[in-house]
Amino acid sequence: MVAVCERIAVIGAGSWGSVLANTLVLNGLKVRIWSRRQEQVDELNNLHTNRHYLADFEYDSRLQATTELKKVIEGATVILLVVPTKAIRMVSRQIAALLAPNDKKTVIAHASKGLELGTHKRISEIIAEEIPEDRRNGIVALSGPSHAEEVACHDLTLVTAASENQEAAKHIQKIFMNEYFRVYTNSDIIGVELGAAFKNIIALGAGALHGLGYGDDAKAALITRGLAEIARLGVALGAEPLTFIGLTGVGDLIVTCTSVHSRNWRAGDQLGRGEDLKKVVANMGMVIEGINTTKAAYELAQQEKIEMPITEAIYDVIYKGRKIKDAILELMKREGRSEEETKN
Ligand SMILES: NC(=O)C1=CN([C@@H]2O[C@H](COP(=O)(O)OP(=O)(O)OC[C@H]3O[C@@H](n4cnc5c(N)ncnc54)[C@H](O)[C@@H]3O)[C@@H](O)[C@H]2O)C=CC1
Ligand SMILES: O=C(CO)COP(=O)(O)O
Repeated sequence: MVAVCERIAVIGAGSWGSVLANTLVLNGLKVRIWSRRQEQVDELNNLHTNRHYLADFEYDSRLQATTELKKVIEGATVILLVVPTKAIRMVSRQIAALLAPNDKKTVIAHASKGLELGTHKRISEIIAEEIPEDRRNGIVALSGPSHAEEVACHDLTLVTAASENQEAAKHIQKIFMNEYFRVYTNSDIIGVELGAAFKNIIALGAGALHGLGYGDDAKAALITRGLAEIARLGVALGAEPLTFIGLTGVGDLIVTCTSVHSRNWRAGDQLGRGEDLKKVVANMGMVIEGINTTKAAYELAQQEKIEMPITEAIYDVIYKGRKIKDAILELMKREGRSEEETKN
């Protein structure tokens, strides 16, 4: 049983952070959520809405929002980071300054999906660098096929809490589990975080295929061959191969490549319809993690000498202005291969 007096800090009040926070409130926990914007805090506290991120949803009135980071993390047993990947380092650094040395009682968890540009680091690696080990009790990644829009209305969702520290992972499992939100644990945090980051690249491609009018065969092929190359790079980077056929691998790949809720899929769809990338990003008004992750994965693949033809094609489209149809044609005209040879 979750201790009812337990206090949780959620850092980031976008669509995912706010819905995860609301889920914890409904599970009986005391939750404070941090946003850097006062008008968003006022809206959450007074109207119990967050319209820019989730239209037509009313949050539980017990959810308390504030712009004061110190107030949010004070007395929290869990600090859950749900900001875009590019903000993780800065936010972690601010949190570290507020945590006491030699006080290892706070579990640091995150539910973000991406890799840091430049360093190519996973999110738990960034957190580990910024929050000294003596100020935390484990780092957990909460990940899996889960859209805020569906969790908000209590649709069935299954995710994974991954950590090298299984006690910390079990703690996150315990506070989140309810009749519509089921949480597994996993010790392969490398595989879980890499699957989460890389699936967004393939989702951009799946959206583009849709925007261009291609059908289900093309979508199935992209998901399958996408999974093969994600796993290839993931294993080279230290992940367990089986993790990629779990919730945070193929599970998240399926949902992100097939759901209209996915911002990555929607961005790809608009690109496929001929929209300009800058306009797509500006109009989304929410993070499209796959854009930065495509660059990070492309560079990692070069560094590790791993063949990732789909990622390379998407990189060429996003970063070199290549026409999507030309990139697809080149993929299709690649020399014939054995599926057995390319699955490794
Ligand atoms: N929306 C969803 O259904 C899911 C999202 N995720 C992941 O969760 C992470 C956050 O996603 P969303 O909540 O959807 O994003 P969002 O775009 O809806 O919200 C992001 C939030 O972070 C804040 N933010 C942006 N830049 C910041 C910065 N530099 N410093 C501090 N705060 C900043 C924004 O003001 C906003 O409150 C992403 O990595 C995403 O991939 C994971 C699973 C599901
Ligand atoms: O990670 C997600 C679903 O599991 C959310 O995907 P998007 O960021 O593309 O909306």
